[in-house]
Amino acid sequence: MMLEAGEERLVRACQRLPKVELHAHLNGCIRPSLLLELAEERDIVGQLSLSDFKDVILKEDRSLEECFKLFALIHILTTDHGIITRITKEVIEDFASESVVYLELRTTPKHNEKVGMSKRSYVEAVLAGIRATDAAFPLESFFACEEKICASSATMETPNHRCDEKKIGRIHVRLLLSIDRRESVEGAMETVRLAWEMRHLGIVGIDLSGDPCIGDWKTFLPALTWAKEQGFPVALHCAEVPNPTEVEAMLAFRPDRLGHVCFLEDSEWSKLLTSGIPVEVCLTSNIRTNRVQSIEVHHFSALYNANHPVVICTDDPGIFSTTISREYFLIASHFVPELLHLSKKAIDFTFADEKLKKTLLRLFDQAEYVLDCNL
Ligand SMILES: CNc1ncnc2c1ncn2[C@@H]1O[C@H](COP(=O)(O)O)[C@@H](O)[C@H]1O
Ligand SMILES: [Zn+2]
Repeated sequence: MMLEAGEERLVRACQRLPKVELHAHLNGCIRPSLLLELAEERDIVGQLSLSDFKDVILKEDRSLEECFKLFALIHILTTDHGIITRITKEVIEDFASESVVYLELRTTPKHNEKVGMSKRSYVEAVLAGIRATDAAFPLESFFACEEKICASSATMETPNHRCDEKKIGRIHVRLLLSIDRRESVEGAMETVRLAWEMRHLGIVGIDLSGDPCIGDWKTFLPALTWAKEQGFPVALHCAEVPNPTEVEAMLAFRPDRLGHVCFLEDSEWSKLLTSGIPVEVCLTSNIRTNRVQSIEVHHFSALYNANHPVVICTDDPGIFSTTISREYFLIASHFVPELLHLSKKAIDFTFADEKLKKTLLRLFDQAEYVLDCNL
């Protein structure tokens, strides 16, 4: 599809824009090429027919139900320590190449005796992937410097400090552990306690996700309440399907962030706006899974026009063939041009510590100075 010159410029600006990603599922970010490679290997040993799997991977639109069928297949291919480490590394590199400067990845710790995997060893494999990454985002497009790169010359207070030579900046990565809606009370508690115990290793919070048509909020409430009592942040997938009772309970729980919120009745909508709980907006995911009919009627604009805190996210960029730059392009081309403001504001909704938030803000201030900000 040929883009107009103006659109080309907007696409490039969205690419260069420093961004924060707060809702991305590790196994939903896998490169389709890697999935096919893994399927091929299994096909050779007769464990799986590549032709069936290939159609499922390469399919464009898929219902929410098909998504979860695909995840079941993906988990067969990827539940192996070495592969999880490799996926993590590649996913971070992909986000860094999109000028993501701060990434909160989320993933569901898996228990698989056949491969000697416990929830803990799964998480350690993901952390090994984060440590193995020296992914950098291209700063040359916005000439910002990070303290550790230009400690000598950068007087961070003067954002108009310019770097002439090409600079790169290190992407900051943190992890949320996901409770899958299929889990038991004990399973949910095990995940939360593991996350809390490993918080000094970069685990910054808890996510509740999984097939919204199954599971009962009351099963997860004890673990989520325990997390909240420790002051550990919680993000909830909310209202991906109509479920007024659950939505009421989730809003009453007052999580730190909500994902999706596609099906809200009027009374819940006003409660959400009053709550001020930031919403992780995943445009392409919602449209591809028929949660929202089209981008024109997506609730992003109602949230934005009500001045409600929102953060633009990808959810599963590998599954929905999107990138965070493309999500920003959709926002700019359908709704609002103030992308830098939207992107910078997202720092407030991260689960990062105050020191890192300050570092990110300075990076954005410097980007603001040099970026062609009429996005
Ligand atoms: C499309 N909307 C969605 N709604 C709810 N949960 C979703 C999701 N997309 C992904 N996940 C959750 O993320 C898991 C895959 O990544 P991990 O194996 O955890 O890294 C899926 O199994 C599902 O539980
Ligand atoms: Zn999600």
